Amino acid sequence: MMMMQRSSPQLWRKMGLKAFLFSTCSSTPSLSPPLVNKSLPILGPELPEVWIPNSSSPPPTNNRRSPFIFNHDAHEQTAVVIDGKLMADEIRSVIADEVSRMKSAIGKVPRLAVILVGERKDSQTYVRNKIKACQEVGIMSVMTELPEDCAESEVLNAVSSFNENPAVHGILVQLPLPQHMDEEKILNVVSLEKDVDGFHPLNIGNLAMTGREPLFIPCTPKACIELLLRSNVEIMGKKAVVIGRSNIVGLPTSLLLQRHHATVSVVHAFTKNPEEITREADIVVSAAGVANLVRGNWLKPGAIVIDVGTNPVKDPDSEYGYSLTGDVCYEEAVKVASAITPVPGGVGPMTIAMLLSNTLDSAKRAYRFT
Ligand SMILES: Nc1nc(=O)c2c([nH]1)NC[C@@H]1CN(c3ccc(C(=O)N[C@@H](CCC(=O)O)C(=O)O)cc3)C=[N+]21
Repeated sequence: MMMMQRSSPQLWRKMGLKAFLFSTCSSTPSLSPPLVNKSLPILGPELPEVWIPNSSSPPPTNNRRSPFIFNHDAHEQTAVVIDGKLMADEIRSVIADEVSRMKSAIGKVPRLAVILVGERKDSQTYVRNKIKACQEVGIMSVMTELPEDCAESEVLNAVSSFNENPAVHGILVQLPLPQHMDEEKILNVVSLEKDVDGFHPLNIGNLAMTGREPLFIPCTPKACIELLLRSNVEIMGKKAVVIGRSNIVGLPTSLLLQRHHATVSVVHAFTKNPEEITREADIVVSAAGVANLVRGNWLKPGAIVIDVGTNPVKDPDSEYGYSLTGDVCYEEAVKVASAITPVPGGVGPMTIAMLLSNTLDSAKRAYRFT
């Protein structure tokens, strides 16, 4: 270990090469039959991402997130609570100033177009929150609502008309789309210059490649990094584990952490020992979409925890019969981690701030306003 730490990059590379030679020479697995069959694509089989938590004890039943409700064991808490709402408010106030500076200088304001298909209650709430957030900073918004059973071509037409409208700087197609629609086809049509969600394959590709700059970085991954940076967490050289590999969160978050020079492992539904791998991490970003998946014993003492999950769980005490819970078992994690984002009030509000920021950047780029 000591040798490794002191060695020069050249020596390190040589050692790497040696290790590679050993690994190829010491074991000679027989590769039969050869993998030439087209039905076994080299990209791997597509399998449903189903998480099976294998924890021995059930998580605490009280899912309340607020640290204030846990006064009785507050002395056991080691973690600083990262206040995403407060940090997002600070960013939103800077955005509001920028929007008004733009308005008085060139008489233009940014505009976000939102396309909502279907009547999902959660999607309606998210979209309403995004539009309200736009209003509060002076960003204009326009929304197209389409019924669940509309044709895919209607969604494509809505995207195209926003693509062609020069007064629109950002286009957001709320996900998930109804089952019968081809999400890939629809997202591919969103103009690269207006892709404020950062879901276009070219934006993701440029994010993945060293030395290239995507026009937009997806909002939730950007929010995770912003929360780390504003909490003065050093990312460079740290071990980070991302739990989940979705196109919209897990994958781009792992890419972005690598661009910040973290050593990144991705844990997913087929990982054999997720808790062991996660326990190695200095920084844990969980985006699995499974309530209370990450238990206290998954964490290294002092780890930084960013909880992306917003999972609805039954809660008879709450107004709508359910409340939002993260992927991380908060009550356990606050006793182990050194910092943690709450749900709600962590990544969610910051995600919306990043959407506003991307929309402002897009408008500035369109008008060459600096
Ligand atoms: N094209 C697209 N872009 C998205 O960015 C996108 C999407 N589709 N589909 C759904 C997910 C989910 N998402 C959230 C954003 C903010 C909160 C948020 O602000 N949550 C609040 C709580 C909100 C509440 O209490 O209802 C919080 O965590 O404090 C949550 C979730 C964006 N998504």
